[in-house]
Amino acid sequence: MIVTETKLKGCFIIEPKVFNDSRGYFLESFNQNTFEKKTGVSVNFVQDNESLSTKGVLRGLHYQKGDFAQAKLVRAVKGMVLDIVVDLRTDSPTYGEHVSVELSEENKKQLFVPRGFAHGFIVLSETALFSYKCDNFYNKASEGGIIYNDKNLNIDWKLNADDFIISEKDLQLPTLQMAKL
Ligand SMILES: Cc1cn([C@H]2C[C@H](O)[C@@H](COP(=O)(O)OP(=O)(O)O[C@H]3O[C@H](C)C(=O)[C@H](O)[C@H]3O)O2)c(=O)[nH]c1=O
Repeated sequence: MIVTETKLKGCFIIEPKVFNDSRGYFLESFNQNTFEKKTGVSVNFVQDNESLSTKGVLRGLHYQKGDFAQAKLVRAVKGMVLDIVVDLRTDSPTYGEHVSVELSEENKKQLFVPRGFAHGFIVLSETALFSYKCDNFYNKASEGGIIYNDKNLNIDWKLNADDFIISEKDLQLPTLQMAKL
């Protein structure tokens, strides 16, 4: 497993060891011991999520507030997404900054998103099966979000905006400046 910390402290790109053979491949998609040893982060995931999306679907930028904040370990099992995380930690030197990482079935990269971040992705392949672990349960009342095209975030979503597929809910999200964190 190769672990690389991004410019956002506590946010790691993880490349699992892949065992290829004539049958296909095997990898450990999560191992608590290895994860904690390599990242120095102790985490207890309690909920796994999965979503299937077509090209241009943009989900996010989402977070849960307060006691229901979630750390996530995200990956694209099939297809390719551009994954975006935004640092919402108001005491962080990188507050308001983001990293974007291509996650795909080819590169098998994962991204560990600590609590205190907004998360979203856009699908770059025809379809993408997205799977992720959360260290806190879903709590609808604690949901928050930031509009994908917040000018102050200046996120390059790569595709032509005419091709974006975004839920009505996400189109109503506030800018970071207006969001209640
Ligand atoms: C997140 C979630 C949703 N739901 C229900 C609520 C809705 O009836 C339905 C679809 O939810 P939503 O449109 O919020 O799904 P996404 O847009 O994929 O939301 C996710 O998108 C970005 C990428 C994230 O990082 C978050 O985990 C999550 O907010 O699933 C649940 O029952 N449990 C859950 O944990």
